[in-house]
Amino acid sequence: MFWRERERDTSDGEQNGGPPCGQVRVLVVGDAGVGKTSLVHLILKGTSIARPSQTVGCSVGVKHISYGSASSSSNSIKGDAQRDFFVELWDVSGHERYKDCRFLFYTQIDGVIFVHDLSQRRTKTNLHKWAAEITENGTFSTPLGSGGPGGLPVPYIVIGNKTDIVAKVGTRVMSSGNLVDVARQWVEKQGLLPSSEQLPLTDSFPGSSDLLAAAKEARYDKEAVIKFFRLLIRRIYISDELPDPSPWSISPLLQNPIYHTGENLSDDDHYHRRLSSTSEGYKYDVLPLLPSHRSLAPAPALYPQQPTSMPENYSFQRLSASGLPRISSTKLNKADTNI
Ligand SMILES: Nc1nc2c(ncn2[C@@H]2O[C@H](COP(=O)(O)OP(=O)(O)OP(=O)(O)O)[C@@H](O)[C@H]2O)c(=O)[nH]1
Repeated sequence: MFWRERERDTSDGEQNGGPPCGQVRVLVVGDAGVGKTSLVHLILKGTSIARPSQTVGCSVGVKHISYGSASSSSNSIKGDAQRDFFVELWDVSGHERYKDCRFLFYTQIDGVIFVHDLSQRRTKTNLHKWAAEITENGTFSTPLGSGGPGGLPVPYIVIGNKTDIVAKVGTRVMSSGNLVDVARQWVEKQGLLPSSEQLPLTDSFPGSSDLLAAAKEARYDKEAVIKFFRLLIRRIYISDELPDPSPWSISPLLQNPIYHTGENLSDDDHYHRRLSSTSEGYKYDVLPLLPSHRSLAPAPALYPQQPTSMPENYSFQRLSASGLPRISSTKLNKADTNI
């Protein structure tokens, strides 16, 4: 289904300026049961998931995002209009049994979403451990000059979940109904973020209710999450000239959103496929970065194979932890983007 959508979109995209352009890899981590899978499902599908099964190893979903102007203009990437990007959401199992092997999934990371359960304080404090573990074992496609929590060298956001449970037990969750603010305040208190840090989620996340209810009502802050994804796309593919006063600050993106009202963001253009740490190969129903990269600066083709047509199912073998297929972080020059 995804591919039919993608094929259609891609042909449109080619008319408008080009095929898929790049990929961004985001880890979603946190303790077991905090709601990572539920969150990813919500981001990808826009709906709740009734009974998520425990993640085995890692589950990868892909969110398709168009970036640029729907109509070719001086505000778009030079020479074309919209570009398609794939944001990979790597939902890593929080269960202890995978502790020794989950480093396999910490490769070529572009960003991290930390998730904790607001009703379980320990899941908050454990974010430190997650950050340290990723920093220690991970590889990063475009590391920042200075590290964040635990030395983590990529942008991240923190999401608190299960407000409904907290509300039930009468715990005061937040004054403004803003989960992200609460998470942020806590993280700042713990020293995870510099006080000047601006998390991308400025609006209420699921507000005073839980993710599932938010999904039912399509009420979660999709825009804020998309802004985070756009930040990652931007820093990897678009601009290498933007000042980075605080590597953790993404406020410029928030203040000057680079997307346009006519942009095409479709919740349906995605897929969600379970991966297992025990399987030998990974089925990966998404096209790796393909011909679009031709329009970028020359980059080594890191995929073992680059099909010229878009297959229903494209699969590749994972070679090793360090040999994961990953497009290189070729950037467009800011001078070419005029954004
Ligand atoms: N009450 C409530 N339950 C939630 C919420 N989000 C998720 N859950 C439930 O929490 C349980 C765990 O959710 P998952 O999404 O599987 O958690 P996870 O972090 O992916 O867990 P692992 O795969 O073990 O790492 C499930 O029963 C969900 O239905 C929420 O906002 N409120």
